[in-house]
Order: sequence, then C-alpha cells, then structure tokens
Amino acid sequence: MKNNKQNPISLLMKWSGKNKVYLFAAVLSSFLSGLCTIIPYYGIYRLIEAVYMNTCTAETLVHYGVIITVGIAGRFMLFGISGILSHRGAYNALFRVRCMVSEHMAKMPLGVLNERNTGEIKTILNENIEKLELFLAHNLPEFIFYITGPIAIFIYLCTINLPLALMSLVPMVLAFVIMGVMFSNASSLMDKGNKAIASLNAAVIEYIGGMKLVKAYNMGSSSFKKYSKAVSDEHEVWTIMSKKMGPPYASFVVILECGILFMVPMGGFWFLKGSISASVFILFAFVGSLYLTEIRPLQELGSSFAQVLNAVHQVDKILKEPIFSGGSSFPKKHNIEIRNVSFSYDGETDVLQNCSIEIADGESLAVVGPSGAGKTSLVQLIARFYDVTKGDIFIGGKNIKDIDYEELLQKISIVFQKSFLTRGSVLENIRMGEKASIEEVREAARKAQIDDFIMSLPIGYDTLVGSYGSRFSGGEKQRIAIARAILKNAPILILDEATSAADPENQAEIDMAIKNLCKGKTVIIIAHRLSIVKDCHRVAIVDNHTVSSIGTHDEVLKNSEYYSKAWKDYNAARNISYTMKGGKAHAN
Ligand SMILES: Nc1ncnc2c1ncn2[C@@H]1O[C@H](COP(=O)(O)OP(=O)(O)OP(=O)(O)O)[C@@H](O)[C@H]1O
Repeated sequence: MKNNKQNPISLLMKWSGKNKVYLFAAVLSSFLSGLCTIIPYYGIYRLIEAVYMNTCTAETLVHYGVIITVGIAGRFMLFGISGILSHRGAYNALFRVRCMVSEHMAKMPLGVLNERNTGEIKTILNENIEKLELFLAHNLPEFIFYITGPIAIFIYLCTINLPLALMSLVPMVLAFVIMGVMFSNASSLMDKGNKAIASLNAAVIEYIGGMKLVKAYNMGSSSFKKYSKAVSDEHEVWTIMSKKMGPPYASFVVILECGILFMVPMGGFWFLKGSISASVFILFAFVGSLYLTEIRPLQELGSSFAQVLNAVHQVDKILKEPIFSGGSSFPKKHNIEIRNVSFSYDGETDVLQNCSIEIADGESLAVVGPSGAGKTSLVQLIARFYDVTKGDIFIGGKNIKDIDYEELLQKISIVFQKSFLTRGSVLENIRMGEKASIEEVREAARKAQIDDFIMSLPIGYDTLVGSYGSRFSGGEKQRIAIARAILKNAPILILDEATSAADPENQAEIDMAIKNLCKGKTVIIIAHRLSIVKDCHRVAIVDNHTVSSIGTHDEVLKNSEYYSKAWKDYNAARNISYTMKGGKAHAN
C-alpha cells in the first residue's frame, strides 16, 4: 500500500489540515521559549564573573537582574502562547480527524466493521483520537521546549569551555541509552495495553447491554466471566508495564542528576591546574551539572510518544480500510436482478450459493424460507452491506458496484426486524437527516399508524427517545421505523421481518402501515408470518442456501415442498383456538 511507511508526525500534520498553521506557530513559540532558557544562565555567569573580578557594582546587579527577569518572563510568556496556539490547533485537528474517521467508517463495507468489535471501534474513536490531542497540544510543543533549552545552554557552555561542555553530556548519553531501551519495551507493551483496553471496552459494553439477562438469571457480576477476565487481563498488562518501566525510569532520573559527579572533580582539577578561572569552575559545577535535568520531562514524553504512535497507527489502519467510492448516478428504473450470486461471510463457507432472482420495477416479492437459510444475507447484498463473493446484482440494468454508494443507500429503504432508535427526539428519529417539515413528518407517522400515539405523549414529537425509549413497545418502535421509511420515500424497499413485533392488538395497525409504505415501490419482504405473503406479487423460497423456487403464490405452492408445508402449517395454526379447561390448554 502506498502510505504504509508514512511518518506518524507527517500523517498527523496531514490530518490536521489548515490547523497546521496553529501547530507550527505553537512549535515556533516553544522554540523561542526554549531559547530564552539561556538568558538567566548567561546573566548569572556574568554576575559570578563580576564578583570574582571585583567589578560588581549596583549598576551591574541591576543590569543583569533585568536581563535575568526578562529571560524568565519571556520564557514563560512564550510557553503560554505556545500552549494557547497548540490547544486551538489540536482541538480543531481532533474534530477533523473524528469527522474523517466517522465518514470513512460510514463508507466502509459492513463486513469490515463487523470484524472489529464495538469496543475496539470505541477505543479508536475515543481513547486513540484523544491521544492525538495529547500529542499535538502538549507533547509536540513541550518536546521542542525541553530540547531547545538544554541545547542552547550546551552551545553557550561550548563557547566558554569546550572540553567541560562535552563532559557535561556524559550523563545525558547514558540516560538516553536507558530511555531508548525503555521506549522499545514500551511500544510492544503499549500495543498489548491498547488491546487489553479495547477488550475491556467491549466487555463493558456487553456487560451493560446484557444487564437485563444478568438480572433475569441472577447471574451476578462475578459470573460474568468475560468482563472479569477482561478486567484482570488489563490489570496484568499494566502491572507488567509498571514492573518493566519502573527501574529504567528511576535510573534515567538519577543518572541525569549525577552530572555533578563528573563536573566537580574534573572542573576542580582544571581549576587547581590553573587551566580555568574560578567563575568558569563555578558555572560548570552548578549550571553544567544541572542544566540537563531540564530534559527530565522528555522521559515522560517518551512513554507518551509510544502511546501516540500506537494511536496514530490504529487511526491510520481504519482510514486505510477500503471504502466504496466513485460510481455513477442511480438508474431511473428500479427492477432488480440477482444473477448467479454466491456469498460467504468468512471466505470459507458459502451461506448463499448460485442464487438468481429477477424483480420487476414496482413488483413486490416475498422471501420465505427456514431459519438460517440466508434470506437476510441475500437482501443485505442488494444494499451492499456486504459485497457478493460470486455473481452480480443489477438495479435498472446497472451493476450496483457501478452506482454511487451514497445514492444507492439513499434510494433503498430498509426496515429491520429490530428497530433501532437513536437517542434524539421522536421527530429526529423519523426525520433521520431528511429535511422535512413537521407536517410532512406527521403525515408519514399517520400513514405508519403511530401519529395518535406520539401526540398522546406529554411533549409529543419532542419526546426524547433516550428517556422514553424503554416505554416504547416493540410494535411502537417498529411503526416509528416504518414512518421513517415512508418519509424517506425511497423507490426500493426491503422489509426484513418488519412485522415480527406485531401482536394481535397492533397487527392490523402494522399491516396497514406496511401497505401504505409499499405503495408504488419495488419491494422485497422477508416474512415468517405468511399472512403478508399473499399480498405480494410473487414468492421466492430460499432454502438450503439457494433460491429453490420462485413464482406466484399458487405456483410456488405446487413447486415447493417447503412452502406447501409451511402454508399448510400456517392455515392449521390459524384454525386452532385454545380454551382453558381445568387449567390445561386444549386445541379444538
Ligand atoms: N455477520 C455474520 N457473520 C457470519 N455468519 C453470519 C453472519 N450473519 C449471518 N450469518 C450466518 O449466515 C447464515 C444465514 O443467516 P441469515 O441471517 O441470512 O439467515 P436467515 O434466513 O435470514 O435466518 P432467520 O430467518 O433466522 O433470520 C446463518 O448460518 C448465519 O449463522
């Protein structure tokens, strides 16, 4: 792949877009702030020199006092400006990266997303992207600041005495060797740590989602093994991390502060020999042995870099996943042809084999078959939730792979068995991004037989689904989903067991809502409940992972053993009525 070896920093800059300007300005301010570090040391050295030369007057004190003050004030002021600029740039960049990742994910095939668990995606969108802020707003300017100051001082020390200046670097070289070891250990551990956090996130999501089950079966938190295992795995990784990182961290800090052990004996030796003046000896004994402690925060930046590099890598992996792009406009005709299609989720087992169906524009087709036969898989291929493994699917004579993906999704409405409602208001849930007036929304809701119910709520269409979500019954949620599809008014409609939530009380309402929804569209209905099937123009039987029969209700009744049995069972079930006699159920 083209971008495989792209430098993480240049990737981050690319993702930041125009916000780079703020980030570069922040880096410049940090650099200047780092340079200011030299000023107080220069002032102090001059004062020491003046004291030893017996030339220190009140004027000299004031002169260097002002220089030292200006140096310190400038250092902090520039560092503050750098912080403001870096935060501004970082938060704008963060927003941009989040949008890029979300948009990219929306264009990714569902199959690729399904391979990742929800926790992993949450870790990328939240924790990993948040770490980019840590880098852009803090690590980057701080790195420049902490590195510039000591370099500037070192150059200054070189101008005073080169051998002693070089000697001052010995502790730093040792400390950096240790930091390198620490860094290489950290990157593999960090990867494990990230995986442990992703598993923990997934387990928490599953744990909270399955809370009803935990309560219903009195399982208790300890019995939720996946969750407690994820917690202990994560704990284990971080324990190993602290054990491995602790000793090198302590060594790094101590060695950096050991400069005085080199500077005092060597400096003293040269001073006694008369090679250097007293002021130079004092300068090196104090400044030369201490200035390197300024780079101590670089150690923290080192481990933070490892986390950031990992985060960049994870985000980049998502952004490099292939997406659906290009393609031409959606065709005017809406007939569908599924031609010799085979499909496998895992690339090994075919869940669909050599399926062929033709649906005319405006026709309604019922898809019937035993559980697990592949009905849902087949209809999902039409909206490219997944791509076919073999064969082709055409709409209006155009291969769906050649149709602009967003337009394809726009022109197909799907009502699923489980209606998903977002946390917004009922109004937002029906609009779902469509620009529709409240009257248009109510008209759709009326057709979906749900307007009366919504209006009976205390704040009607403004009712938040988040707070009222649990009081909506399955049938109500389903009719809200149908209203959403009516409003979208797409020419192709796929109903995947959309009547499954119907109970005897709201069966008639859901049937009416579906009839209103299907008017004038090319419709595919997956239905276990055969009552809806006889209203369709034709029936296709998906059995044993292929389309075993297709035709009108009467034709399929004759040709398909599965359908004739299912129809017989359905009619028999309709004629059964139960009466309770002596506490026992009897079929009449
Ligand atoms: N995301 C997936 N990954 C792997 N296998 C899957 C996935 N979704 C479904 N399957 C498998 O594909 C096969 C067909 O499933 P599908 O949901 O299409 O059947 P169906 O006929 O719609 O069943 P039902 O009537 O019970 O809903 C099943 O064996 C199922 O376990």
